[in-house]
Amino acid sequence: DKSEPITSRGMDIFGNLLTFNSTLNKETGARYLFDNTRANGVHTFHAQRMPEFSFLLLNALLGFTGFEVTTSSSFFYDPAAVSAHVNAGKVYDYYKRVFNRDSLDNNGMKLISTVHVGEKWNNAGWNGKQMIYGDGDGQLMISTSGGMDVIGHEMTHGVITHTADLIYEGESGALNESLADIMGSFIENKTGDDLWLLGEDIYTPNIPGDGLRDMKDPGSVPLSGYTETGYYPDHYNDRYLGEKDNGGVHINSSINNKAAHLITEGGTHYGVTVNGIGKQKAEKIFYRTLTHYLTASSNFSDMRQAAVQAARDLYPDRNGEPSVEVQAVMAAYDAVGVH
Ligand SMILES: Cc1cccc(C(=O)O)c1OC(=O)C1CC1
Ligand SMILES: [Ca+2]
Ligand SMILES: [Zn+2]
Repeated sequence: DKSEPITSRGMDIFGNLLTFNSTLNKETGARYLFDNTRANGVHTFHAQRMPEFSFLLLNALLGFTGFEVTTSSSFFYDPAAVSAHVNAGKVYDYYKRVFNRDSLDNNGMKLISTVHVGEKWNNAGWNGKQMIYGDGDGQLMISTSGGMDVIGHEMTHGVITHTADLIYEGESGALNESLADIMGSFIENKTGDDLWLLGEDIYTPNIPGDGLRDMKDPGSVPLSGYTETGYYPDHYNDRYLGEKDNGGVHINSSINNKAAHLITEGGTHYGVTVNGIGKQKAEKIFYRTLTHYLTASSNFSDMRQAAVQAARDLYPDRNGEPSVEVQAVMAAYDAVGVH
């Protein structure tokens, strides 16, 4: 075989000089962003900024994943591709280390990412088969593959596809979005309030400290991105009931996101006090909830019951009393009005 693994270097979108796994074609000397040391490969492509609808069409019809990112030296010159490639490897490593999950399907499936999708596209996504990243317009967003939480979010959409496969609309869609936010944030693993911001590294480069969403204080972020007035809800009674955003999948995810924040850090919300149990326990509860109890049509009430059951499995009742972990889950869903 003419190809062999080789380490290469390159800069990510923030100018960090990184070393990572790639593949060398011994005959031509060309290198590719194919890391064949993880699962059946972490392969990164680019779409040459072709319109996103044409990329998505070619991908759906022909399985087109874009063009190979290559270099004739030991250095890769596409920062968006380097960011996507390195971050995808880190997300693979997280799921393997924390949950012993081998890739998105737990069966070593190849992880395919394509960058430079669309023209100044302020988006990132999971199209059911692979991760895709836009470059942003430079004002609202920069290359979305630069966000560790963004990549964790997109790849968790992939985990969700291969587990509960939550229907991407209405309440099940909001749970899909929320679990992607929760795992993406935990994978990025920042400290303090930054732990709870989504996309902050690639969002509004000229405005510090903001993000697409805020799990700790959802109501601090306006819904302008959905041409709606108002702010993200932090209580079930304030959930969005309109048609936009697939029936509010990003908008209403903030209700479950707030529950996740309370379970992890604790706090008093609408007069309900929750004693937090920390990230290590919270991530186990949410992963077990997703992989053992949620189904495609689960709604918010199902989510509460599933999370309580997952917490009870992991942290059983003591002397007939719910554990502090189970109590935290119950109180958090009480606090956001989900029963
Ligand atoms: C940036 C962006 C735009 C549209 C959809 C998504 C999506 O994947 O739902 C998206 O990615 C995120 O929300 C990441 C977590 C910040
Ligand atoms: Ca973040
Ligand atoms: Zn999403």
